[in-house]
Amino acid sequence: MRKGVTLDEVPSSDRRAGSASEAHAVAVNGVSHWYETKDVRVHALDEVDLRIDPGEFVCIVGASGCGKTTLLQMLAGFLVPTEGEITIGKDPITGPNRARGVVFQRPTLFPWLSVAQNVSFGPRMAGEKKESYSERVDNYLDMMGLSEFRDRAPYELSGGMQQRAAIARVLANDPEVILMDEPFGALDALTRETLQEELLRLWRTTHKSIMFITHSVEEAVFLGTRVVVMSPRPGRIVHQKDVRMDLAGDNGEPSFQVARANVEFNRARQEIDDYIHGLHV
Ligand SMILES: Nc1ncnc2c1ncn2[C@@H]1O[C@H](COP(=O)(O)OP(=O)(O)OP(=O)(O)O)[C@@H](O)[C@H]1O
Repeated sequence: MRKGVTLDEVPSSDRRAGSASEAHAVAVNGVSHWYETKDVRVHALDEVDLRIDPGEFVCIVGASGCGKTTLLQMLAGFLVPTEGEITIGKDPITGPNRARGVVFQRPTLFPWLSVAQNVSFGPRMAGEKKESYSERVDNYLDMMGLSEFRDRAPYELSGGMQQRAAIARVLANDPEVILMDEPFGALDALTRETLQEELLRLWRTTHKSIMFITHSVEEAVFLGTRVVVMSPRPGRIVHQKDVRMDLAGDNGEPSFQVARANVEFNRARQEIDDYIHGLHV
């Protein structure tokens, strides 16, 4: 995939992951949010406008407490904005829905179910027949390298494997959008890099839209097609940067080793870092 070009310059058929239709575009329009507690009113978000096109991988970065999770919870339908509206296609988001899968920092697997039962949980709860979901579940277990652990209990898996199972569980619902809130934040550096590379492969295969929250600018530039920078609270979008670049290693897959030696990658990191720290005017 070419790098260093804007989304507008690239025909949609040539995007790093690009398919689907306008029907699944996410639009955040003029969203502001205040948390009201007994004695305080916290202004968390201020007039946020954001669009996520089908197949995009959008990373959100910003200082702690700037409202990243608040925004993600609204996209998930867990929280209603005080002002503004969020739509998918033409429909406003009015509550949680399988079409929007959430992966949290800590994997939230059911401890009493096996890995495969966890992954098939959504389709089973939705009343899907086994014939309809079993191939999909097997496929995602395989993609996440969990086939041979399918009958194990979650506690028998490492943290990285549990997070893989949590991702497979979301994918088994065949969501249009995957919302990830620092999903690799609790993992050791090596596991984190492996999962980042796996997530990129998975995203390119599945063509899902992803919104990914992280504190790591390096992670955002490596994974994303676009990085969105939020200001300190109340969170506003202060910068957006297209960060698609060719970071493929010898095996043709994006690699951190290649990224770290890439001038454009490091320049993008620096620019985003400067915006986070308010050094850009
Ligand atoms: N339920 C709540 N009640 C009151 N204030 C809240 C609530 N949830 C979040 N806040 C406040 O809203 C602001 C934004 O919080 P949010 O968790 O969205 O930020 P964040 O950017 O995700 O932070 P972090 O990077 O540390 O996870 C913070 O000041 C936080 O204290």
